[in-house]
Amino acid sequence: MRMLLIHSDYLEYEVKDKALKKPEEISEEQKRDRLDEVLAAFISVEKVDEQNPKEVVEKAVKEIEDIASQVKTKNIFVYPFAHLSSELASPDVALKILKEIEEKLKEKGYNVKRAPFGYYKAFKLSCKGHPLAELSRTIIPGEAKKE
Ligand SMILES: Nc1ncnc2c1ncn2[C@@H]1O[C@H](CO)[C@@H](NC(=O)[C@@H](N)CO)[C@H]1O
Repeated sequence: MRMLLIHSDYLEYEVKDKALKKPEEISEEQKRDRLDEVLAAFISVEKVDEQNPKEVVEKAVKEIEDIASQVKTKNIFVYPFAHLSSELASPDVALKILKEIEEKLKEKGYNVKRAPFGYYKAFKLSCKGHPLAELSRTIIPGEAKKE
């Protein structure tokens, strides 16, 4: 899994077209959304993550929590982003993992939004620009076999 984490004044998106034949079903209100004072987590779920989704979810949540506490925000935007890797997991596995990251963070008391999966989206982001505002993380399941 590859994550790009941007601490932002806000992130807002608007769904445009379908980017998959069968994107996630969304309600009218999910077609656009916004979160202020947010840690935006742009996430590419990778093929290797399919070997141990549970462990990847746990590691991703831990990394996000760690950075959120450093930048002092409880607002997290989980943003599906297929542009951080050339070895992407299947959409089904990716969506499942992203939903689990969202759920785990909510269980831990974070205010979490997740951008819709399988769409092209316009988005605006205002990076805060401090030394910890732009971070990336690579997460590999422990016993993953390097191909
Ligand atoms: N392995 C994966 N990890 C994360 N997201 C993934 C994915 N496979 C599919 N998606 C989602 O489907 C859209 C088309 O690839 C993706 N859309 C995007 O990445 C938008 N920024 C538009 O390009 C994304 O919603």
